[in-house]
Amino acid sequence: MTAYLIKGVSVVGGDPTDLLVRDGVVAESGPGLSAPGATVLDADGLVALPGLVDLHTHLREPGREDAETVETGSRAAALGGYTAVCAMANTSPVADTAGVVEQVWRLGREAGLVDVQPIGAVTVGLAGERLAELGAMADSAARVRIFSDDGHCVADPKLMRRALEYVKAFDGIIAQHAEEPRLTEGAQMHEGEVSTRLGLTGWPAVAEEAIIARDVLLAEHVGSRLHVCHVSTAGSVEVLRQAKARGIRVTAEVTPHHLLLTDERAETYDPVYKVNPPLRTATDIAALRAALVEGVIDIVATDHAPHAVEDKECEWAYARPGMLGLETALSIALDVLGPEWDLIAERMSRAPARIAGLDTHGRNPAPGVPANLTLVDPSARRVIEPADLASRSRNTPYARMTLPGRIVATFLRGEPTVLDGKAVK
Ligand SMILES: NC(=O)N[C@@H](CC(=O)O)C(=O)O
Ligand SMILES: [Zn+2]
Ligand SMILES: [Zn+2]
Repeated sequence: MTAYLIKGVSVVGGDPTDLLVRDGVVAESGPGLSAPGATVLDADGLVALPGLVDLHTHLREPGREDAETVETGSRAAALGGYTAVCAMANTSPVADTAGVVEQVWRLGREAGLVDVQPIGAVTVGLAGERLAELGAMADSAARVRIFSDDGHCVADPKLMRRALEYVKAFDGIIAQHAEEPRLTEGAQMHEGEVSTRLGLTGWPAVAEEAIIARDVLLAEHVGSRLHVCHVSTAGSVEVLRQAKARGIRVTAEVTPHHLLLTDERAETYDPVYKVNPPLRTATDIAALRAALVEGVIDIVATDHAPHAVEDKECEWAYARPGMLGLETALSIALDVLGPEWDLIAERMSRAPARIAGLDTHGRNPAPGVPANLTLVDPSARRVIEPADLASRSRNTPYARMTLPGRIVATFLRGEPTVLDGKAVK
């Protein structure tokens, strides 16, 4: 196994130092290290972060390998600075059995570019009718701890309660896609001034907020852990703030796109901007940013949602919702938060690793720590070219935008997955 001597790097924003990566761990750190035989990486001006951890990724395998595979999604993740991703269950077949989650987990191991941690479905076939085999998925080789019907809301309150009760036995989490389905029938975009002007059916903020309010109370009642996916409204932030103040065990994520893009994008009628929950208003964005800084929102999660060309390049009403995220998330975080490295490391690596229970991830690079880390060039600026992305799909909302920051290298257990900004396999 090759050793790597990373010279002159700022670890999470600190003074320049050297890191020696050997035998899967950070073996030594300190200025002026030497290590005969090690490959030297000049990291002058670069920042080392703990490898990013994504709690919300759609890898599309099995079933839609034309949109993404575990391998292509893993490569996109590594290029985005990630060392672990949690793969959502809305595949075909749905990841609602031990067999399917083990298949995804094994494909992740074979690709070897990031750790792929499968998420299991809450209900059989995501149909919202009866609980899936949660215990069998937890006991499987994939050791599932997070369950979600993402793409669908677990709308039935009794089923939601039973799911929360069930996973409590092994400290599992239910990750909810908060969308009251009766309030979003036929919805095409955020309900507000822009939807009225465009004549498109609206997806009101209350459809999200009502479910979050219900679920935090259910989580309090049964004493279980709830995670709220892709929080998108100022009202949701207020519900979460109150729940946390009451000591309810709830965590929440926001996506990069909900931190940056508004519903005005729909004026273009370009379905690349169609997503669930929909892009909201500038007021919502301001509340989400403040909540992320404050910690009312715990993490940034990408909701990387690749879609094939025929599912996106069509009329708005027929297009599938969802956008790519893995290869641009750090740049958006840098743009939105500025070079607040400790905050970025906390919200994009340490906190998501803690929530998911991935204990070899989410640790600042230091002697003895598993070498899951990424090197960022904060001064680089790059123009996003969809054709250059490693994802098999092209539905990025940032096409031709100039974004700050570039991932120079990523290491998974001491082995580079990205070097010189390129995937090594
Ligand atoms: N976010 C989306 O708009 N789409 C996701 C599902 C989801 O996250 O709800 C997808 O699977 O495509
Ligand atoms: Zn969702
Ligand atoms: Zn999703």
